[in-house]
Amino acid sequence: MAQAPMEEEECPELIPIEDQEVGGEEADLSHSIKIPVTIITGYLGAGKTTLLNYILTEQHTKRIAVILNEFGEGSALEKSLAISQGGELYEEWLELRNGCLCCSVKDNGLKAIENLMQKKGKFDYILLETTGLADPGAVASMFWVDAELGSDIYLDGIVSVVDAKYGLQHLTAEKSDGLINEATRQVAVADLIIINKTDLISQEELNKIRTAVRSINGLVKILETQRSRVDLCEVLDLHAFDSLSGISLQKKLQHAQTTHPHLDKSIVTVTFEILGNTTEENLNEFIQNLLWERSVKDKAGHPMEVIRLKGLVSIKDKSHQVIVQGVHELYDLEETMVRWKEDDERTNRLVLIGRNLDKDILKQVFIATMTEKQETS
Ligand SMILES: Nc1nc2c(ncn2[C@@H]2O[C@H](COP(=O)(O)OP(=O)(O)OP(=O)(O)O)[C@@H](O)[C@H]2O)c(=O)[nH]1
Ligand SMILES: [Zn+2]
Repeated sequence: MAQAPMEEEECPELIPIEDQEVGGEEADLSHSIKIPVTIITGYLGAGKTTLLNYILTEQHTKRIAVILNEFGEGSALEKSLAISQGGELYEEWLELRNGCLCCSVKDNGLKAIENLMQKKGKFDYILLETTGLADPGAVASMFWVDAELGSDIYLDGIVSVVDAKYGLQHLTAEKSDGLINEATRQVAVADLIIINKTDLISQEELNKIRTAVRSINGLVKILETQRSRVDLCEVLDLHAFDSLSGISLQKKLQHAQTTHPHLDKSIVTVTFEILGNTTEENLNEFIQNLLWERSVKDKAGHPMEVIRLKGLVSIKDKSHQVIVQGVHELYDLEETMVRWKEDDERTNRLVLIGRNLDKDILKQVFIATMTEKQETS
């Protein structure tokens, strides 16, 4: 159901899904048989592999497949795929056409995973580590779109590991092209942040890195760890991208705060609420202007750049709340199980994470699009 703009340059296989319908039983039904994939991202050396190894050796009842990102020695064209079940661990190798996870998981890795599932029986969960310099949004989009194309896999969430000691340095690094640096993107797009290696820093330093992370992503849950030791249930089954997250998202959005620029590159979270109903058509227009056309600009005339978008909106004639999800240029609308109680409480609550975001302008534009075609119809 995720929608992609027509002209996608880097991943040409991304196909816009036409005729998308909001919600429906079909989606819920297919969930029971699909396998969740969690993307583990984080800057070089932050503790991603440590996290995966920890998860693999932890006691659990799930049969977890892990795709590690170990380019170290040997060929970059092979990837280790470890599967663990009840402490037993075996390894497979994925052949990658060009060593690039973004391009090859799509047409190769994903198939390899599915072949493997046929061979060894299904596993219950997939964890995928991206390279430290990856833009997890690109990898996420791929799984997201693919899930709609009949895959057995769905995107559960994006977990970013932040290096407690060097995280600030990574977040403030300037890119020569003026683009948002990878570490910041990884934090912006995350559904869960793990600040790892807390043993290496003081309480004061921990406060600083926490504040920096929070200033970028005002919505994300933050855990603090040593050796990436986390409670498994905090990492797995986040349902960050599906309608099941509707209920928890409602609470989250209420607490989400508009943040203020903290680091130089000033990626912030903006949250706003507009009362009333919108239509699917108007909502699509608002989002597409923002994500695809980039025609929504801040006061200085810079186009707003949205990395992550989440929201719960009220669509006219729909009895239930509709969840909006966006990663980069992809977005998706899905009806949740949460019913609007009374018409007078109908509201649209949106959270955007990105650059050059201006809350007042966003509100104005939303209201303008919202009322545009409703009045004449
Ligand atoms: N002191 C300390 N070291 C840690 C901690 N967690 C991981 N390390 C060490 O940090 C190094 C990097 O950890 P990895 O798990 O390989 O990090 P990664 O994110 O997978 O690294 P890349 O795949 O190279 O990007 C290893 O030597 C780990 O043993 C921690 O909490 N404290
Ligand atoms: Zn690693």
